[in-house]
Amino acid sequence: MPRVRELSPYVELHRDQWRELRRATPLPLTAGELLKLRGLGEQVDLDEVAEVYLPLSRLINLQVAARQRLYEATTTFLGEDCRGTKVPFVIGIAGSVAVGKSTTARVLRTLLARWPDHPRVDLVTTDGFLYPRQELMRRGIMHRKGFPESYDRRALLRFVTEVKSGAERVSAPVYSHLAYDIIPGAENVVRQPDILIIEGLNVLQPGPRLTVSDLFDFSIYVDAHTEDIERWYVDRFLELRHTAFADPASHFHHFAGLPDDEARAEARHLWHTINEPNLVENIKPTRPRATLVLRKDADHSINRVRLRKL
Ligand SMILES: Nc1ncnc2c1ncn2[C@@H]1O[C@H](COP(=O)(O)OP(=O)(O)O)[C@@H](O)[C@H]1O
Ligand SMILES: CC(C)(COP(=O)(O)O)[C@@H](O)C(=O)NCCC(=O)O
Repeated sequence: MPRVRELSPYVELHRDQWRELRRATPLPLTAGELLKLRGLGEQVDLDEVAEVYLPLSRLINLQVAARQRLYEATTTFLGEDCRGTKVPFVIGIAGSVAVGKSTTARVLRTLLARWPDHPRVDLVTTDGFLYPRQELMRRGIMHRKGFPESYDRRALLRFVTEVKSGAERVSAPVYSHLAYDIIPGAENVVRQPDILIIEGLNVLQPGPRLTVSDLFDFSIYVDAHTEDIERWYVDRFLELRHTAFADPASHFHHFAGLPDDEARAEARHLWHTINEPNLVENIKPTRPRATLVLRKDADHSINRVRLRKL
């Protein structure tokens, strides 16, 4: 009798098993380049790139080719000629605030772009699809920033649909952490990439209608214990006082001069009233939907990987 565990659609691998799956994939990144991709407080080093991200880039490379063959099967069925048509492969990256999604997205983008078969990799973060501050206020949801209802989900779905449909030029709005708002008129332009990465808290949300996650060819959930993420959030907040908050233009400039204990209390308040509830109610429940879960330990290192095999 097979054990129930063996019937699971997932396979769990420790880092030392996962790293073997790199096979002969070369490491196309230097320590200097990696430093530029690393977000505030993140620890990723070249060992982690080699042992975690290179096997992942190999898996995605194989899946890009397979997805193209599937697309060709459908066009053959429809009697259409799809020669020369490539459909962008779309990857979603989800996870809590402060878990390190943006570093994962940037490292993956750089590695994937170094494969000769898909050099054009674009990265878009969903914060550009947050409603502008005025609209959030009109809806009375300023304190719900990052919750599913704070995004223009229709615009996000339209954006990804247009990119997948092969549109020559598609643009996304741009969010500024500094202004704590959408930048009027700013655009993030995407022009027929081979791969599009969409990174954001709630990208794996299901919905009653078609949602952006239905258009993903691969998805990643960056995971860690909630208490570790809270600590990373608070530590980053303390650090931001000396960097982003120090800018007089920053929405959070009034926090720049706070002593440690008051800043810590402020960060904890933001965590417990906004980001933790969003993690528990909305983000974490989407984890089973991800193709791949990267599990981080308390020191930020990725030590376990769960892959959906079926
Ligand atoms: N208030 C802020 N001011 C400036 N930069 C910020 C602020 N909050 C977050 N960031 C930066 O924005 C990026 C995304 O952060 P976040 O949404 O928490 O996702 P993650 O930590 O999972 O990448 C990170 O690089 C972070 O350092
Ligand atoms: C901008 C964010 C909603 C994240 O956006 P994402 O790109 O993940 O959709 C988040 O980083 C944020 O600012 N949350 C508000 C609460 C806080 O400042 O911690």
